[in-house]
Amino acid sequence: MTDHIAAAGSAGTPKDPQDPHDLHPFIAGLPKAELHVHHVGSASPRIVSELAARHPDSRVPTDPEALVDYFTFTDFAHFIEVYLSVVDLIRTPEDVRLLTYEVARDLARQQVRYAELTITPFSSTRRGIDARGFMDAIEDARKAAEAEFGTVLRWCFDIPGEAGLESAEETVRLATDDRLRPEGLVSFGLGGPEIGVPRPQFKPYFDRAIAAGLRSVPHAGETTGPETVWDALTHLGAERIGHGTSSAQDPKLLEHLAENRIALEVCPTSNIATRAVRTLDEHPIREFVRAGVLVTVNSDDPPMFGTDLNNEYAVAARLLELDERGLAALAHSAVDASFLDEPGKARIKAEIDAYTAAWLAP
Ligand SMILES: Nc1ncnc2c1ncn2[C@@H]1O[C@H](CCC(=O)c2cccc(C(=O)O)c2)[C@@H](O)[C@H]1O
Ligand SMILES: [Zn+2]
Repeated sequence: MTDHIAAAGSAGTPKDPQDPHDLHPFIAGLPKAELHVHHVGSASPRIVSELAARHPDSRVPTDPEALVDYFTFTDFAHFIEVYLSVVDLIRTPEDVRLLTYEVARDLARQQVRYAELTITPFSSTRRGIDARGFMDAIEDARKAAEAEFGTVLRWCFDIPGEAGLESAEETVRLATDDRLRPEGLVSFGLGGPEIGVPRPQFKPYFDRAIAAGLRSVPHAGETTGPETVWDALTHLGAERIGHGTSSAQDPKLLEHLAENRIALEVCPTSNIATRAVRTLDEHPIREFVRAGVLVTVNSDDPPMFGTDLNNEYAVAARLLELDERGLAALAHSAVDASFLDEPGKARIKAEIDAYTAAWLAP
């Protein structure tokens, strides 16, 4: 077993069903919102191996068992290299539609009622997928998923920063062109490596996206220091921060995040798998909560990191010593920090409360 799966498993292995403190069954049924999960990074081993078999020129293993080793990363750069080999498997609008629909099914199985899925359209259009076909594929899957599973999907289009300003231009074009912009698009992001990719250069692109009504949610402070988080706030108008892990090193920043209700999209197992943080016990999530920051828990690239959202809630319960009410509060935080409208937020929060009350009733 790999290190990161062992780490996730320590909080995620099924417990004795008689154990009254086993929170897994409660978490499994808890209605949830997922705010930080990547489209391609959510491809299940079954989908990845199916696509790899379709494209034998790829070096991605076709055997789901072999994927566990393939998805073991030496560092963040290695993770991105492997990630891009999976991106290479998605070649047609039908691949995009299938992936999106299956991701929604996996979310629905975990009682995820609402998810903001980070999509990198530039990676697909530069590989030759027609932009119109791409948008139709994600929208078809979104509508089918909502009708069949009741899970509401929304999109965050992100710039793959390391691919340069050309990728920023293309992403903002796809996000703001009235003929292409999909109905489900709510936000604009920035992902990939941070080292050597300063955030301020993306300001003009974020300005255009924000002017077109999109919300700003860049990754920052995942693999570099708190100054990157400041840059994301100052230059990119960030309303939430993807990861923000290194914010813990700067008390003034923590104070700023708390005061301004800028939520952190914390992805604990991801940070171990990419070796951004050494161990779960060293994860700064406790410092964030202690400082009053609005913390949401998310899965990032779940199959690649041997996790899922339910496991991330179990990890958070262990690190933050949460009981059922604490977990319900965590689920509320994700809804509060989401870009759902107020009636939508109220509906999911009422569902969380009803579920928790029924679970705890004598
Ligand atoms: N934990 C994460 N932290 C950050 N990002 C994460 C994480 N997980 C997944 N991503 C995704 O990785 C993509 C990276 C893609 C990228 O760098 C790149 C560079 C050069 C060319 C191309 C190309 O497509 O040709 C792509 C990001 O856009 C983001 O959506
Ligand atoms: Zn991410």
